[in-house]
Amino acid sequence: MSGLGNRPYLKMNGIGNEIVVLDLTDGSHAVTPAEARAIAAREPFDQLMVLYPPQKAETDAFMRIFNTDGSQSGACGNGTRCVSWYFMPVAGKDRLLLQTPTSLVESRRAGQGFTVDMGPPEFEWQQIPLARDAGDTKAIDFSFGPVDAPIIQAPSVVNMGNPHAVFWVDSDPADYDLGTIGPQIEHDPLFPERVNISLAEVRSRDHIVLRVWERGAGLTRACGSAACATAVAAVRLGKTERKVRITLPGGDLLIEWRESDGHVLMTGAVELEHEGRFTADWFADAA
Ligand SMILES: N[C@@H](CCC[C@H](N)C(=O)O)C(=O)O
Repeated sequence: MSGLGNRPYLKMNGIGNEIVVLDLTDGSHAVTPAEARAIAAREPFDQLMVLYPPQKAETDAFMRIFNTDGSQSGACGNGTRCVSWYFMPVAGKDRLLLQTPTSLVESRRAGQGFTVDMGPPEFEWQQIPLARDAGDTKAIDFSFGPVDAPIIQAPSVVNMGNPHAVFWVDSDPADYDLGTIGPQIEHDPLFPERVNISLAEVRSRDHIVLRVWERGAGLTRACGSAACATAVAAVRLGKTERKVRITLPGGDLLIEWRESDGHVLMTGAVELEHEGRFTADWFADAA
């Protein structure tokens, strides 16, 4: 019998990235992957953000992030902004320090939205991770499509607390069939923990258009950690400045790869769509 029956939750979005926020800081239950999938079947989400009691003295909560398929991620920028909208008033703070299984993320209010410090990126092939050394992580030895005429190739790979492959394209990313391309690359053996796939078109030194196939969630209208990974990769390749506007199907994010400490900051809006309450029948098959 699931301990989630009759629990309240929030359905939100971060510029169109569909998020469910669940507060379990009373420590009364631990969500399983099967329960996450059961929730997604009734209240569709890209990510389920679950708050638990803090595990470190200086943090405000421990946060687990579930994708639609029940897999877990170490980072979710849009979801962290949604959590901030809910939890800052609960905690009586305008700054939160949240721990995930892979990262510490700090969130602060910023106008009508929030700025999340996603921490520093990682670039070593073992940190992405890749199954083997595939060369310079600014442009690895990987291509998709016919050998003599690849559709996309030479992605930049970055870990933002989760793994990302950013492919640079010369036209609108919407011109590509990412719904077909995405799952094939997501499950490629080069990526032992799978990977989030971005198609990025650089429009100017401070503007990129992005479309994302998310690991464990599929095509989403926005992905914050992908926007961070793309901005960092663009700077590494000399394509943009360190402050860049990323336009996704759901809206814009402002990203800065801060020179002073190498941290990546993301600023954007959030929206509350509705409040809901689980019922026990949602979890009848989630044993
Ligand atoms: N949409 C999120 C990313 C969520 C996790 C990703 N699908 C993964 O599995 O790494 C974001 O806004 O960062």
